[in-house]
Amino acid sequence: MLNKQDLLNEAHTMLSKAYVPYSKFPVGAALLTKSGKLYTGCNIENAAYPVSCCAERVAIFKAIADGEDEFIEMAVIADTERPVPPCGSCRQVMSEFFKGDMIIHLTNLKNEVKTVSMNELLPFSFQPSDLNKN
Ligand SMILES: O=c1ccn([C@H]2C[C@H](O)[C@@H](CO)O2)c(=O)[nH]1
Ligand SMILES: [Zn+2]
Repeated sequence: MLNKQDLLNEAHTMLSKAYVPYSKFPVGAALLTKSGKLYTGCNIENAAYPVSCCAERVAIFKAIADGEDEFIEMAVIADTERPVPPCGSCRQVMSEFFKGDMIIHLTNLKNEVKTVSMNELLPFSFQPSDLNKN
């Protein structure tokens, strides 16, 4: 059974896989499913800058494409002064697939870890249910 430290280690390993010729800012992510499977991600940039994809979304999209839909824990790491805060786009994607009590560990290379729930990361988020007025 994978624990928090395993997740943090897997996310750290992904820093070396990041494709970041433009920002030179590698980010790593690791996502644990309820069934115990691990999906990893790194940021992948593009010469057309906005086409780039963050590490968090790469991990989530890999898992969704593999048929997974129940997640319990995620770790994200970057070389930041404070534990790395996910961008707004990733928070929205996370809120589509993660329950409110999903655990997300944000960390940096100084081993500072800030653990937040999905609800704390993006309160009052636009949800699929908001599309249905009736
Ligand atoms: O939480 C974050 C924040 C940024 N990035 C990426 C996007 C871009 O490739 C680079 C600089 O913003 O870092 C992530 O992958 N995750
Ligand atoms: Zn992002």
